[in-house]
Amino acid sequence: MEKIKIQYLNDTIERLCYIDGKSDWIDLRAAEEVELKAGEFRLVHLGVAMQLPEGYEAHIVPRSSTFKNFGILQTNHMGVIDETYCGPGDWWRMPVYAVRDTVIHVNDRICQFRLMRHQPVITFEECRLEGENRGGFGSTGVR
Ligand SMILES: O=c1ccn([C@H]2C[C@H](O)[C@@H](COP(=O)(O)OP(=O)(O)OP(=O)(O)O)O2)c(=O)[nH]1
Repeated sequence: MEKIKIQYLNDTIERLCYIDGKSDWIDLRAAEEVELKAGEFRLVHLGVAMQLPEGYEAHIVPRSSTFKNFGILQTNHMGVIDETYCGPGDWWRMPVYAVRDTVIHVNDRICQFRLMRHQPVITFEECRLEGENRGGFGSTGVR
């Protein structure tokens, strides 16, 4: 088990809940009412700041229902929260783009996160590659 130190923006934000069994991703909620017109961008406050356990980062993605419910796209596609993003003012935010007029209310669950271990320390060794080309971008066809 790992412990995450967490700070909430205020008492209104519902506390995060780890639900074992169904999905270990943890839902995150909007901490402010946000009204967006089609084509507008906003960094939506998620109401939490955390000190992640040593050796971890967090990844944020939308819930699968987020686009259907709110008409918003996460503009960075996947948010990466560094272990060093841990100060009292390091609030988590979700960058969103609205494709239609929409309203997000306080405590609406708009995205989810999980912890990921850091990758190993790596170095780059410059060379000429000698393996076989695999090919990509649909090289195996569509059927
Ligand atoms: O969806 C996100 C992505 C990032 N962050 C915070 C945590 C992260 O540690 C910090 C910086 O993110 P990143 O390194 O991806 O952004 P950058 O554009 O490279 O900014 P910086 O120059 O601050 O590193 O912003 C969020 O709150 N939400």
